[in-house]
Amino acid sequence: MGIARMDTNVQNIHREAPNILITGTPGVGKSSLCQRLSEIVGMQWLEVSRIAKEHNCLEEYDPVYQCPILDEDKLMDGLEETMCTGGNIVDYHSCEFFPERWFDAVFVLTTDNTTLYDRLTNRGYTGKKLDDNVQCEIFNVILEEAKRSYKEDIVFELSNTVPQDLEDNIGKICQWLQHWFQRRSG
Ligand SMILES: Nc1ncnc2c1ncn2[C@@H]1O[C@H](COP(=O)(O)OP(=O)(O)OP(=O)(O)O)[C@@H](O)[C@H]1O
Repeated sequence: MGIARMDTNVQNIHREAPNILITGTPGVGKSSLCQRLSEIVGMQWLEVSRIAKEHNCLEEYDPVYQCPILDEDKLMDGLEETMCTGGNIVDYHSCEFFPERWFDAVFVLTTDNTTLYDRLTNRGYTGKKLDDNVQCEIFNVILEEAKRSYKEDIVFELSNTVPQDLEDNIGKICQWLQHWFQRRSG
């Protein structure tokens, strides 16, 4: 993705700073990127899985997918004010249930399938959980979900397989942020 194609949507100029969503299959590198990015640009990193756990936004455990089910309405209500203010980097492995108006850009991280398999195996994933996540990546499930849920011109795919990709992707997002602030100030 070239920066020339990274159109900057500045519809939500009432915000002091944009909100961006970093999404993708588990293991593609969202947390690694968000942590570095938030340190560099000073925006708030909202790790949705951790916030949901800390604020009791989890319902019963799904035995098939071996993960808790999110109470989406409770989570959305709790985040609404923060999101209206802006300046947030939201990190989650799904994207369709967030209000569309929350985000100025949606970055979907993608990874080479073999690399993802190795990363998830190293994490201890096995069986159905491992297979489902790798298939999710093979079939571009999150990228398609993002394109269905948000205007296509705010959805950007960022390939994230090797360490240099992480640096490059942070650079691309920083450029996008710079454009947003430039266009907001007119
Ligand atoms: N660009 C990269 N090059 C090499 N390794 C990477 C890169 N990005 C992340 N990793 C490694 O991949 C693994 C998974 O990364 P990370 O935990 O950030 O993924 P995640 O998408 O946040 O996963 P989850 O959704 O489960 O929280 C980590 O071991 C991390 O160090």
